[in-house]
Amino acid sequence: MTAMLEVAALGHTYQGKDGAHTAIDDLSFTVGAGELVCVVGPSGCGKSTLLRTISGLVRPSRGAVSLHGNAVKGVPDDLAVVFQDYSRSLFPWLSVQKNVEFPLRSSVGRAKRRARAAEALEWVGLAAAGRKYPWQLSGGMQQRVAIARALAYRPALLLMDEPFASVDAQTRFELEDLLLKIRTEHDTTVLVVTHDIDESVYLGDRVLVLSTSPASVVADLRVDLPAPRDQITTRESDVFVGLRAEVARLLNVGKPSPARRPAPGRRAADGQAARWAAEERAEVERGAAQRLAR
Ligand SMILES: Nc1ncnc2c1ncn2[C@@H]1O[C@H](COP(=O)(O)OP(=O)(O)OP(=O)(O)O)[C@@H](O)[C@H]1O
Repeated sequence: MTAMLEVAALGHTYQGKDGAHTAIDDLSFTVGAGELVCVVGPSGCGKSTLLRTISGLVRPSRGAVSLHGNAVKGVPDDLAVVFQDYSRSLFPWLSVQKNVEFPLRSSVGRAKRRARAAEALEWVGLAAAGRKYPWQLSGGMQQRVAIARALAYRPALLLMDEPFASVDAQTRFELEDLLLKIRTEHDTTVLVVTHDIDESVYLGDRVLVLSTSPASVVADLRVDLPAPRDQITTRESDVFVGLRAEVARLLNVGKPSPARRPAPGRRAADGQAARWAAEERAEVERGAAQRLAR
């Protein structure tokens, strides 16, 4: 699979009044074209910093990000972001249709812009809501508008930062299924940051588990769940339950004990596997040194 996104040995250190703070360190992974990859990690570990560097908003201190082979040096033209807080990302004084058209205003002519926005609203089930204003819609509908706006842009990569965290559980399930449907129908490449372990397994082709700050990749788990996924049967399946437990364990302890290592078929990130091996060797050597000293 061609790498759409490549994050290589990425590191970022914020310089503040109280000194330097390294938010991410030696973080590497790739996302293939058409893949949906979820990122989970402990609170404050550096997930937003990662998204900011990928979207070109923050220039990383170390390492590199490239989007279909081109180094990201500013905000790439073919990237769209959906944030958690739809109420702040939509303009209340613009109609739903105009909100969706907004990012296209300088790059796409008027007629085409209208057509693309109408089409994107149809994809998210809001074909009839174009003339309404965001404040006339429910939270879930507003987030659908935010997704339509991102899709109308036809991004090569869609970044989503906790996209469904502000809606109720029922709506969350509906939006998760909407995202799966969109990515299947339009072959979209998606990177989703989420705090919800179940959601990461339900949505992802892969789940990247990050360590505590500074964030690096602890494990890169492949999700071998059949499509189409279903909110009841998929979540009941043994594979789902096993993966959910694996992600939870990885998040709780930061690194898995040997017994908790990813099962065959799932792999830890390359750098992390090397680090575990080095740690194990050091432990063995320490034990041997202690025995000799006795
Ligand atoms: N502009 C900044 N200046 C200095 N430190 C920052 C800045 N932005 C983030 N940090 C620090 O970097 C670390 C990672 O922050 P970040 O927001 O990337 O984490 P996160 O995983 O997205 O957090 P959460 O899970 O709470 O959303 C935190 O310790 C945070 O305080």
